[in-house]
Amino acid sequence: MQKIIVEREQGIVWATFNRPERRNAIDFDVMDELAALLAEVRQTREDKALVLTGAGDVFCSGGDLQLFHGLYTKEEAYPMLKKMGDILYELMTLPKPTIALLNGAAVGGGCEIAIACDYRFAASTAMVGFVQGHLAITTGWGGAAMLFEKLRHDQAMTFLCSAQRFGTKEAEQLGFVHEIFEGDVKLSCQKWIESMLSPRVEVLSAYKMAAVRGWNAAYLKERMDQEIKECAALWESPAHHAAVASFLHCKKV
Ligand SMILES: CC[C@H](C(=O)O)C(=O)SCCNC(=O)CCNC(=O)[C@H](O)C(C)(C)COP(=O)(O)OP(=O)(O)OC[C@H]1O[C@@H](n2cnc3c(N)ncnc32)[C@H](O)[C@@H]1OP(=O)(O)O
Repeated sequence: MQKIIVEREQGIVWATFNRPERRNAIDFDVMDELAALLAEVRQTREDKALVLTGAGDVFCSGGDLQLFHGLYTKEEAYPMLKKMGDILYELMTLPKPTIALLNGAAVGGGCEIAIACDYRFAASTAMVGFVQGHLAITTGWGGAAMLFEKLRHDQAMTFLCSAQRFGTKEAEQLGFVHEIFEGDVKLSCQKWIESMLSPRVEVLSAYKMAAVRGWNAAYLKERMDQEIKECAALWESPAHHAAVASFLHCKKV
């Protein structure tokens, strides 16, 4: 069963995280499907832009805590964190425009997926939270390095160090959300794409590569890798495991 639904319409690739029962949490299958999709879009000339969104009323709740809760040491956690961190680097540097269409909450690693995209459009009911700090870890997929590349320093620090959940208006004021849509967010996104991404794919790709060259010159990949190692070290702390257990326990009672 596909955990990411992929549809193509007039050169736009619509990819929907499809695990609503787990609030679109990311497991290894989703990682593999996302990696394969990025490779396909990169090499398919007809694919002009990529939109990521979620099934149900959540964009993505980050890593699958019910699955990754079983990873205890930094040696056990690091391969998972690195796998997704490498995938998000591929998303960040995809030579085509990318949009995170936040149909609902983007939490933890869900925010890291969103910041890897060029644009973030949100339903008015959505919410954004780099909540990793409340789990006694830092972003584990390179999200902080990407956030510091795209937001003003104080805005990025507010998201990361507060670990708070922000409504779309606040997230817009903090520079994370670019458009807020009411009603049918897919239709609003389609209209935006028609008006704002009209040039040929070769032109759009050339402009995106201008940004990618800047990120490479700033050693973005190396910074993401260091961030992932630091998260893995924090991962094995008792405080982290207690925080995750608390989340999972409160869901069972
Ligand atoms: C791996 C590291 C990674 C990183 O930072 O690099 C991370 O992302 S760490 C994970 C950070 N994510 C979270 O802490 C988010 C936890 N989830 C929530 O805050 C809420 O579920 C929310 C706001 C996304 C949606 O709230 P809502 O009330 O609509 O749903 P429920 O909380 O009742 O959850 C329903 C159902 O889904 C399961 N669920 C939700 N999130 C996750 C998750 N991240 N992993 C696994 N399962 C998740 C939840 O347990 C419920 O399951 P059920 O069996 O129905 O009790």
